[in-house]
Amino acid sequence: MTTELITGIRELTSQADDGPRLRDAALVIEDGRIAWIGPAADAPAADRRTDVGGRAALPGWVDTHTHLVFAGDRAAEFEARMAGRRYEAGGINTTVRATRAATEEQLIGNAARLRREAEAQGTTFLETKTGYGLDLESETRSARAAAAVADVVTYLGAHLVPQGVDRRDYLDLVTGPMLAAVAPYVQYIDAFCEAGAFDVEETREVLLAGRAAGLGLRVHGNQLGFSGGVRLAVELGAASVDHCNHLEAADIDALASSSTVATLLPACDLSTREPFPPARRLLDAGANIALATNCNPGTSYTTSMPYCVATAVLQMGLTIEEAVFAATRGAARAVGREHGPDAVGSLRVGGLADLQVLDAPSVAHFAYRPGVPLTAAVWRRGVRRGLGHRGV
Ligand SMILES: N=CN[C@@H](CCC(=O)O)C(=O)O
Ligand SMILES: [Zn+2]
Repeated sequence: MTTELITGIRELTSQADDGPRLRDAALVIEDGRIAWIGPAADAPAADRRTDVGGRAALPGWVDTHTHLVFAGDRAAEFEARMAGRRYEAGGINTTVRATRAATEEQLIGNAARLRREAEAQGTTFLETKTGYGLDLESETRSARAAAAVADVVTYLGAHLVPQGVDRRDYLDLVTGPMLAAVAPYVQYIDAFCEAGAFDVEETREVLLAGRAAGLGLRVHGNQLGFSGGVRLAVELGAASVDHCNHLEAADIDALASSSTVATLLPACDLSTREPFPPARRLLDAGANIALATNCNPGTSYTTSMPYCVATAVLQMGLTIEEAVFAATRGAARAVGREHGPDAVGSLRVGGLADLQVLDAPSVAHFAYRPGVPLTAAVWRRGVRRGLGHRGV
């Protein structure tokens, strides 16, 4: 197999156990994996050589919370929100109508466009959800579209009870025929546990049905108030509870003593003008946190992990190192991919060659130069992705 040496790395953030950062480093890629990693001065020969000229390198971003399978736009709702109207779950119905009217090819095309946009900013692993179909046919079509674009898929039939449908009938559909129809395409089940969506007992019913079908659990919890979603997620051993804007001390204690990851969504917090989650208190209490874009047309229409990392540092009190970790290896924990041969979010010998190079000497520049497009090059499974225009 052809080998490629990537050298001239002024700062390599590997997120590996034996030291997260290396100076004046190099790595060798072979057959989609890291074959060697260490000081550039000790680098072995390789078939190809790429000198990144003193730039920084780090694992590709792991974005574990997106809603890319949708159609339409809600800029008008966003504009009204920026003029003072509070976000409400009901806005989801606008996207449901547009998504039901779209073909599977259109849904795949839009999601693939957003995945390419994310990749151009350093994302090499991405989760996405159903949740804008909300009837048997549309959710099944959404699950197929999600599986065609994402690395891991989450079933979010319990996003909202669609207009004109009886709650009990809809819960029976979500936990019965709809779950059976999407099961071949998804790995997790999720529910929006919030006022205007589903209460704690309805969420519990949905998650237990998903667990019985062999799916992992995720929860949209405590986004708009003290919804009980965080405590339920910890009680059921969910992989992740996401949003976490409104936490009581007992929620933080529950997360700190569990393996459930608190996935924070800074771009969504800014777009909905919700208070930021108490990220510093979560970290200081020992909770695992992740950062994700929550890319969706209603509350967070961005694919930019750099924007989320910069916001987590500048407005949520995380250090650069904490924020970059939460967007790489920390996020991998939220999808069970921190360890093992297919681990993501870290660079280690034998691991996947998913990495990004910055047009900057250090990862500090993500927050030091916020809003500036710094991604210079991306490799995914050892294959260079088309970003050569940034001069590397
Ligand atoms: N909160 C619920 N669901 C999505 C977006 C919903 C919407 O489209 O408004 C979210 O994570 O923000
Ligand atoms: Zn979401």
